[in-house]
Amino acid sequence: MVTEVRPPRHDEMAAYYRALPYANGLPSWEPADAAWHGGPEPWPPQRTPAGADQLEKWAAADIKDKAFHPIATFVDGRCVGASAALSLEVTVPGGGMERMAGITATGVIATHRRRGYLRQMMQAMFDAALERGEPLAMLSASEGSIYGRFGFSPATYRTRWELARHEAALLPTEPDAGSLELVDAAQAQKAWPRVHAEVRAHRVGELGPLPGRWDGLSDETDGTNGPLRYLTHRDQHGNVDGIANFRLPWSPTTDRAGTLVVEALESTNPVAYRALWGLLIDFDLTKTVVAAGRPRDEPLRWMLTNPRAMRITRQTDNLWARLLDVPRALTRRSYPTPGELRFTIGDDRMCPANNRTWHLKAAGPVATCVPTDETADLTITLSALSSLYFGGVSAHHLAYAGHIAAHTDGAIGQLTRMFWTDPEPHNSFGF
Ligand SMILES: CC(=O)SCCNC(=O)CCNC(=O)[C@H](O)C(C)(C)COP(=O)(O)OP(=O)(O)OC[C@H]1O[C@@H](n2cnc3c(N)ncnc32)[C@H](O)[C@@H]1OP(=O)(O)O
Repeated sequence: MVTEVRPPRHDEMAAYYRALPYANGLPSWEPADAAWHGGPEPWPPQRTPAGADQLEKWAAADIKDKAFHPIATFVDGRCVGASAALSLEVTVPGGGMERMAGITATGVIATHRRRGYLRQMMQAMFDAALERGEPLAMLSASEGSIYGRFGFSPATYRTRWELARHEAALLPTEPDAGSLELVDAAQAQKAWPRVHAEVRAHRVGELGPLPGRWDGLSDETDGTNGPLRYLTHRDQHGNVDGIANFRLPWSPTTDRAGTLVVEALESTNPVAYRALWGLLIDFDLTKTVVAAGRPRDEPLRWMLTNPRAMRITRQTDNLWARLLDVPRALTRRSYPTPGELRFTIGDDRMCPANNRTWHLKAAGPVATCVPTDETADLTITLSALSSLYFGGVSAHHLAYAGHIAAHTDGAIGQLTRMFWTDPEPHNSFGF
């Protein structure tokens, strides 16, 4: 038996896609009520095996895409496993955009699982990402038990919440000098990239959009979900500074009737944010608003007369992070509190250059991270450091759970002060 783990050739791309559950029409990894799918429409959208035309179309698009790095497993010439890294950018603490490998589209055919093929593909993707100069990798995990062993750990979270209209009163505030407008898909396609570019510059964890990110927005009805509607906010100078996509799904039964589903909402300032939500949470002929894929620290809660009215109905991890090149990644972010720490990593089997004691020193926007022979303040697992990197998890909790061992007094407190991020890291869409 000959096993090869390598990028597929152009003429092997159709076979590559066939290794993926979604291309096979097999039950995919997204549960029907996945947090970011606000509506009742079943998932996945691909319910029958992709035909030759579809496979050809995917292959043609992906081959042209220089940011797409597929990897495959072949056994005796047959493609049995597939994955890909996308060269993306993510906003890191301090507002810089760092290059990262977004691992996606991973599958091993059902008859060939648990033979180590994913592990080999992952190693190949890590090595290639390091060669491209991408110091971290991120992914969204189909199952929570798979990716920790490769060093990934949750970095961003998302919630789904509901708000009953009769409880949705906003606290009074100054009148809005801007305006709201319902726009069509073509206008929404123009507005989204502008709004998102500003949002992502200030929100840790946000991603640069994939090419064609908003091309699919349409005014057409989408099954039982009803068409997407688009609401924009303009400031007093007429510039679009916020946008929301929402649906009013039609329901054959009364259980979901009158539910307005907010699928996305981004704004560059609190006035636009408040105005968009103000209209959506008090929409005539609705009883409830459901919003999915929202940050854990949604500021709307603090704008309500009754903050308890917003009920979180689901909370899941979103992107998982994995530092590939620890010193480079740590010097590419900045630290809210100046200081220094010496820490030891000893458990990175896939990127062994990370295993040593490092001296991190942060002063203002500049940080250095160099090897040291001095005694470490703490020992930390690679996955715990990867979670901490974006600043959305507690160093105390990681230490409590045994992922960090302090060797000097105050080391965990120093880690907390140096790594925290406010607001929490969040990403509004995946890849
Ligand atoms: C980022 C994304 O794309 S998420 C989408 C992931 N894809 C899916 O969930 C589709 C359905 N599942 C699959 O195709 C496969 O089971 C995969 C891709 C998840 C795993 O592929 P495999 O080749 O079976 O994994 P591999 O044999 O390399 O396993 C590596 C390790 O992960 C473990 N593992 C693999 N899958 C799972 C799982 N579903 N649950 C728990 N552990 C798992 C293995 O036991 C092994 O552990 P070990 O290193 O301690 O021995």
